[in-house]
Amino acid sequence: MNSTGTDAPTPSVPLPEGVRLGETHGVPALLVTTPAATAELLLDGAQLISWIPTGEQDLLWLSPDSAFGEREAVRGGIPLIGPWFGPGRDMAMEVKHGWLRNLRWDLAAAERAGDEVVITLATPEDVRALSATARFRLGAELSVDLTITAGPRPLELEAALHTYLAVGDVRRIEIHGLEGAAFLDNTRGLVSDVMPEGEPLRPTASTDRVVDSAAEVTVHDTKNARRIVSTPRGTAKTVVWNPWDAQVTEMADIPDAAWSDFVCIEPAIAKDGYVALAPGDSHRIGVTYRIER
Ligand SMILES: O=P(O)(O)OC[C@H]1O[C@@H](O)[C@H](O)[C@@H](O)[C@@H]1O
Repeated sequence: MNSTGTDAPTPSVPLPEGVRLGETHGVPALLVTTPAATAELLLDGAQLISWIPTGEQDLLWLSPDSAFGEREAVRGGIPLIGPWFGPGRDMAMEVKHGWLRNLRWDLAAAERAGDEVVITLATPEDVRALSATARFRLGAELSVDLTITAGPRPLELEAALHTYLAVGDVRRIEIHGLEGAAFLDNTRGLVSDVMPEGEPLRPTASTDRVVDSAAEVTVHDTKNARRIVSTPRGTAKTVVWNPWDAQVTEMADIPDAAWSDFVCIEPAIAKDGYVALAPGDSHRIGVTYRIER
């Protein structure tokens, strides 16, 4: 942790015991310490970059080469993606993965219930195309819920919780729960394919799949001897991504040797799983994580 808190900004709402507004990596963040967990939540992108339930290693991977600061896309943790995914459904959007992750969000509420802390961040009022809240329930389990409300125009919404799960070695994981599901393979020009029946996905090469499933996914991390259970809600797809050893060399914010340290499992509404919102209508996507030994 790189927190100082010396010139900490003043919180806009009262903070409960165990939560403070300070700094990490030179940017403002909510810093959580309770008997159940520690966590770091950036105002930039409403991006959770660390959640460590007591006695565990971090759920989340954060690149040591990530950029930080207003409008930067932080590499790791849980980037909030929207209002489109990747280049958008028409493949024409210049800002990849939308702009939610490039906003500095406002602190809207922070509460404590026992050892759990619930923090809500909101998009700034001058953002008019949509409004959004991101709610983080931080305890022995982690829940993240992103609610997006269309502004004055209809919105064909894509969104994702682009979670970077920390794993011991991506070559030694099994991804359970997506067996037999159809997917679009983004390593092969979005060709349609089907996940094998009856066996988990064991990544062996660059993997970039938009899987037609909103099922619970369990990642068996052999090297760390733990299982990560990801339970989504309000989603239609699950994106599975790891760049592997060649694509990573094109990415300035991931050390070449670090590609095996994470896998992205992303609950999403994307491609034909988008949600059409009338002006003022909302949709919520969410996920709960637990770690099992
Ligand atoms: O580099 P970015 O914009 O954060 O995207 C990382 C990856 O995010 C994944 O969700 C996409 O499926 C990949 O195609 C993409 O490469």
